[in-house]
Amino acid sequence: MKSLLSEVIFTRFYARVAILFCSLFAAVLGLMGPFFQKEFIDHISGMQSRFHFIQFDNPLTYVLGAFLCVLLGQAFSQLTNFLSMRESLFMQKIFAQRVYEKTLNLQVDTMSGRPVGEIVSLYATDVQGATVFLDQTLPAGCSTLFPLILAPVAISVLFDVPLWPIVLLMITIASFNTFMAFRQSKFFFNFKQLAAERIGLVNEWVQNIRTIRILGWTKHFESNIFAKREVETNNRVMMVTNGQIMNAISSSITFILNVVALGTLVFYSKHQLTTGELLALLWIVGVFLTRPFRQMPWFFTFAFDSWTSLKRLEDFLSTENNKTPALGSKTREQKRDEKFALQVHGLNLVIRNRKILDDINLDVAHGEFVAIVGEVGSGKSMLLLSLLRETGANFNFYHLGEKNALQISLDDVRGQFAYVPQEGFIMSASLRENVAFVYDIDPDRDTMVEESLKLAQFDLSGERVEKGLATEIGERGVNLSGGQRQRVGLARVHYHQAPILLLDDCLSAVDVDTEQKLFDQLLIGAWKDRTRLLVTHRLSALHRVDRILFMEDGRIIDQGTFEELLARSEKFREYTTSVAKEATEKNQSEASHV
Ligand SMILES: Nc1ncnc2c1ncn2[C@@H]1O[C@H](COP(=O)(O)OP(=O)(O)OP(=O)(O)O)[C@@H](O)[C@H]1O
Repeated sequence: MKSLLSEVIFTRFYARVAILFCSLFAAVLGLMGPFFQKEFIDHISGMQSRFHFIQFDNPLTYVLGAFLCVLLGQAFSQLTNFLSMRESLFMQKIFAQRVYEKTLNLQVDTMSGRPVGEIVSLYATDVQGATVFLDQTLPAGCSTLFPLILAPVAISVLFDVPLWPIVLLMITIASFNTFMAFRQSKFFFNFKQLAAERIGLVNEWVQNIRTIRILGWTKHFESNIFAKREVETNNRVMMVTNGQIMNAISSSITFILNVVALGTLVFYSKHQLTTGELLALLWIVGVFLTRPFRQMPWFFTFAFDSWTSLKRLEDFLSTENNKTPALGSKTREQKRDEKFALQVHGLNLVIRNRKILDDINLDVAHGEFVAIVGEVGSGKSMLLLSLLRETGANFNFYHLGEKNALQISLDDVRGQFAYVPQEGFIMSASLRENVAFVYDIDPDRDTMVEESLKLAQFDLSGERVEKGLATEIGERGVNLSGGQRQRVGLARVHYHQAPILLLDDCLSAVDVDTEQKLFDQLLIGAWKDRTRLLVTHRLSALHRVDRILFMEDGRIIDQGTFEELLARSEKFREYTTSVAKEATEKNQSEASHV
């Protein structure tokens, strides 16, 4: 990958060069002011200077010249800032876009190691931080560097004194500033890292705040956040102290510089100074060099700070999706068979060296209804996500009808499926938009939306959605119950009419009556001709499907109808007994709460 720093420097290189030139002009013009000033004072005081910069008959011309130099110097300085800011915003747009695309394309099994806070802080601080190179470092660098190079040369030309005392002082100050700025950048880095961790923690806290309160974890969470805050505050105190030292030193530099410049003149100048020369000298060291010296530590700080943001972005952008290597499958080569809607052979998924799915082979006929069952963590959800190509699973063979799913685009693969995730998914939008999954949907489609909700047992008159389809739901609207969310998810599936339905435990939050109705009217009713894969822990569902896949530790260890599995598999009998026991216990505990 091309380094981001080189992109920051070389993208629209002509604009970077323009910034350099503007800054150089600003420095040269800034230095020319004192020369005009010197000539003016020498002229009106009638003193004879050894060195003449420019000669005019009318002394006011010098004043005009000095004024123009200062004015133009300021104009070029402002232009430098404007161009730097414009370039910085341009690069921010590019980086933000790239972070967005990366976030979008990271698969579920790669994302799980990255806390939300880390990604939020990439957007919120590092995208801006990375371009500080352009809006701060580059202009600050130029307006520091050029004056620092030009001023000693000007002094030695004007006063015929050796350069070394001032240069030595400048090198000493620059070294000290570099050291202080390096320290500062480490504090900055920690500051960002700690803020990212805190955002992650606060995010988790806000999302679960009620549950945390109910479970009595508030104190634990508070002390966790306070501890983080304490570390952050300590870092901040050190950062501010270091910054104050840097400021104090750069404020006193002008004085030291004046002393050194005047001392050099007293000890090394070979001729008598004119008033104009003396004023010019004081202007150069007292005014012209003040800003660059004040800026110098911040130039280094911004440079280091920007560097850390660039590294953090680079690290994120270079994240590779988890990829399972091709493992020698135990199955023979497969051919496409027209009767199947979905054919998978030799599906393996390894995440961080852990085998999550192990040599899955699955043929599902057009219109077949398949249930996937197994203990918690046996790989049911990961199997569905792998079919959607949302994980780094490796397949020997994967066909969706006549399409080779390994050769078509991800959008094409996902276009074959409708998917209901385990926890349901609701956007902050109207009920209508949540079913159709389109913003500003044409009200002509309302009949279809209403029909989908009806089949999904979402009764518009009885579900407290007062504005009907226009009711805002989700975080910014009416909060839906788990069961309502699942039913909206099912209505969405119906509305979209995709050929294969992947339903991940989508009945877990509905009551038995509703489950029956959903089965009758939707799962084996309206959807009877569609291919369906249902992950479930409900035993009642198992009588009504065509086939059951029984999973254990990432493998399909048996398959058949409910009766067949009960008859032949000891493990399946144990599984159904434990699920039934769990359901009874749950019912009893719910009853005791009533
Ligand atoms: N995003 C992820 N990144 C890494 N590992 C994951 C991820 N999601 C699940 N796993 C792991 O994959 C394994 C299978 O998880 P999966 O969610 O498929 O189980 P499941 O059978 O659906 O369980 P449940 O019945 O609780 O839904 C588990 O060991 C889990 O820790």
